[in-house]
Amino acid sequence: MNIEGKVALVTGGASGLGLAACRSLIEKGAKVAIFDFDKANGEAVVQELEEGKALFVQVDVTDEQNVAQALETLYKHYGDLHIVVNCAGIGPPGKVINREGEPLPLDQFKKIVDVNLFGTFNVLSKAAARMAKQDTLNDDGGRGTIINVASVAAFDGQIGQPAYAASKAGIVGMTLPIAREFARQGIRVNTIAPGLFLTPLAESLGEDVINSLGGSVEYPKRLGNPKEFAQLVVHMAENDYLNGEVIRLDGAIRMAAK
Ligand SMILES: CCCCCCCCCCCCCC(=O)CC(=O)SCCNC(=O)CCNC(=O)[C@H](O)C(C)(C)COP(=O)(O)OP(=O)(O)OC[C@H]1O[C@@H](n2cnc3c(N)ncnc32)[C@H](O)[C@@H]1OP(=O)(O)O
Ligand SMILES: NC(=O)C1=CN([C@@H]2O[C@H](COP(=O)(O)OP(=O)(O)OC[C@H]3O[C@@H](n4cnc5c(N)ncnc54)[C@H](O)[C@@H]3O)[C@@H](O)[C@H]2O)C=CC1
Repeated sequence: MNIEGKVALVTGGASGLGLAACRSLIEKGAKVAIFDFDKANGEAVVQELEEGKALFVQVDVTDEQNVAQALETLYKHYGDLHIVVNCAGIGPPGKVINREGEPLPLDQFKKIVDVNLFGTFNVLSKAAARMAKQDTLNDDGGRGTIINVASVAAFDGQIGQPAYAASKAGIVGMTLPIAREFARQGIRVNTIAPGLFLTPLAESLGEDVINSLGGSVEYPKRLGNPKEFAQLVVHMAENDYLNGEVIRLDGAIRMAAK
């Protein structure tokens, strides 16, 4: 798909990987709608992005009505939607049994799965239902593309990541069945599984964890730059033959137990 002039929805676009994706999509000529929980960051980001190329809507991706209303706002503003990037996510760690021998409260597990997995499904399902009614864009009958964000934790989850890893493994697991279903609508579905990228979320791990994980990257021996994530987002949007795939973007890291 030629991104020039297209409309992209980026959840979690007010920070980190989502913001990097917004910047790169705009550089390629797209317009973006940022759905993010963080109103202050969202409004600030729209001010710094190219004028007229970014819309911010405060959204909780876990809220069905909120997402549906926000899509109405997007369609009123832009008229169409071609690219959906599901970046919104959280990751607070928690072991199954903590040092005091207490089991992880179910609510903590549910919250992470709610935002990361259910929030991703909530947005992609409602967005795709609208996209399916749009005119086709090319000779393949394409109407757009959905790009989800999992994590290497879906495959090499560390101690303390049962909820986070489960939420991301769920995103990996639903990629192919949804791509298979959306073939008739001409909507491609792919997922990126990033390693460790230097963003506010990763910084919350603390310097020791970040340095240890950075040192365990095979090559390049460093954390990923959010621009490198955004490069893959742009490619996934542009490459009409890429569909139903999960791509690790991680410098060949295979995370240790902790
Ligand atoms: C408020 C903080 C917010 C943080 C937010 C973090 C967000 C992270 C999201 C990730 C960002 C996106 C990154 C991504 O998607 C890619 C990745 O996944 S990168 C990998 C990220 N890794 C993690 O998130 C790791 C998470 N785990 C932890 O941080 C720790 O395991 C945890 C804090 C949950 C628990 O640590 P701790 O309590 O120190 O337990 P340890 O198991 O590490 O043990 C340390 C030490 O303590 C003793 N001990 C522990 N449990 C017991 C016990 N039950 N009985 C007795 N003693 C115990 C023991 O001596 C341990 O020492 P060792 O000799 O080292 O075992
Ligand atoms: N930073 C990293 O190393 C990695 C990040 N990821 C994933 O990439 C995605 C983005 O992560 P980062 O950019 O690092 O995090 P970040 O914390 O910088 O950005 C996440 C954004 O999502 C928003 N958000 C959180 N909950 C929301 C909700 N319920 N509704 C709407 N917006 C919400 C936050 O306000 C924030 O702006 C997450 O899904 C994360 O799990 C995956 C692997 C590695």
